[in-house]
Amino acid sequence: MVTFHGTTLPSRLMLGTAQYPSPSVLAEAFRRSGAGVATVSVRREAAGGEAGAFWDLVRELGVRLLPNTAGCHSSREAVTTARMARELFGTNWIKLEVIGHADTLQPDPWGLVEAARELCADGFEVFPYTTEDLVLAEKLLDAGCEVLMPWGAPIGTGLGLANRYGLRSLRAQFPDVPMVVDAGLGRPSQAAEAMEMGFDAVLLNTAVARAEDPAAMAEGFARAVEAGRLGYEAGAMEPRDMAAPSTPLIGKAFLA
Ligand SMILES: CC(=O)[C@@H](O)[C@H](O)COP(=O)(O)O
Repeated sequence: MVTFHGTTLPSRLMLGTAQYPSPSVLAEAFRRSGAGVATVSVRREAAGGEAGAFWDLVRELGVRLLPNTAGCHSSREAVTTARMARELFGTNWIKLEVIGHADTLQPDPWGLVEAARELCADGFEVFPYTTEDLVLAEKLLDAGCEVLMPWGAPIGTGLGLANRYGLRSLRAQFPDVPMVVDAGLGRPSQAAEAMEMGFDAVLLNTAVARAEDPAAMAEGFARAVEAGRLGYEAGAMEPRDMAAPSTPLIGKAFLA
């Protein structure tokens, strides 16, 4: 269980709702994952024409909805989209994406902070999609964000944790801020690694939706997230350079 903005969720896995081969595969993937949160792109789906049916489907998943501003390239666009999402889904939760770079889909730091400040002041509970940049993290917290969503790697790449040093530093600098590693995860082992680092949850989409068997992959991620969290809570040993015998010498046979 994990708590964000005062809401306790049954799982540390959050899943996206795009790119599945069919609505029934999407529903089965959610069922097998036990995911506590579904994120849904307001702009993308609104442009699709069958938005109503799709939104009914995600509402029926029975999980907490986290609308997102995917596809927004300015703070103005993101704020407008967030307000539309609040009306559509009746939630103050918003995953804030303000894309700043066409190739990497890297967030625009200035636009992100500006939109976060406006939305927090307007009563939203903002989950900002950010990089591992420490200064940007500080500015987002100053703007009123209580949760951060650093990227693992650029969206849709499946590269895993591209900057481990940066992510470890971010986790260490803000130990009390709930953080979700979002985007770029391609394999369950990468999700486990993020959880072992002490992140509170992971959010992913492409790796499950584009797997040969999305429902099985969703379950694989769910197990990895649990294993990684357990490993973190159990307190892992420190790695060391020199060998240390793991078999005790006491009781060893004495040869004359
Ligand atoms: C669905 C969503 O919100 C994406 O923008 C998210 O960042 C997931 O990225 P991946 O598809 O790389 O998992």
